[in-house]
Amino acid sequence: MALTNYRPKRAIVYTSVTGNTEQLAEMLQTAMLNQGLQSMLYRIEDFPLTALTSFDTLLIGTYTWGSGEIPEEMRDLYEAIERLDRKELQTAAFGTGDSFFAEFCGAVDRFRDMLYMKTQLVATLKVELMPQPSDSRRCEKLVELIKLQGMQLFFSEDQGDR
Ligand SMILES: Cc1cc2nc3c(=O)[nH]c(=O)nc-3n(C[C@H](O)[C@H](O)[C@H](O)COP(=O)(O)O)c2cc1C
Repeated sequence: MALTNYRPKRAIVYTSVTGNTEQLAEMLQTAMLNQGLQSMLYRIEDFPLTALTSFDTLLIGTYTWGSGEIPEEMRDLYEAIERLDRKELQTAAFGTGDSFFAEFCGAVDRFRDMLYMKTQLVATLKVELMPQPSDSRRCEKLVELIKLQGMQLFFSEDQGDR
């Protein structure tokens, strides 16, 4: 990658039924903006899956269903990333769940395990039900890691070009 005005393409993609994960996704977008990182915010239904390869960073947000299951609407994204197998893709998994259930945020764990194998997984974030104002600090932390690791990726690729 040359030293250019190359702009990484970042997206936050999420699913949410009762609004908890949506709130967390919005908190993350605010944290991204606070740290100067532009990102698109998509509900999974609106995410352009066919353009997956054009993204540099994906933050993936999900609630958990059944017994620790990934919701149906997130499965295509899960499988597409698994097939893509692109280690340069920077990712994070986040979500909300209810610790009443045996597998708290199990869907986040399932995404995490796959993303760790197939992409450059940076961080995960789990929140109990509705995000609280104190969770914004955790969002800021996650974004700090995205930023830091993004710089490392940039410089290592830049070195590789020489
Ligand atoms: C039928 C059902 C099954 C659930 N199973 C789990 C589960 O296994 N683990 C968990 O952490 N939360 C579970 N939850 C809780 C939801 O993941 C949680 O309420 C979440 O915050 C909903 O997110 P949303 O508001 O973005 O839709 C379940 C909820 C329902 C209704």
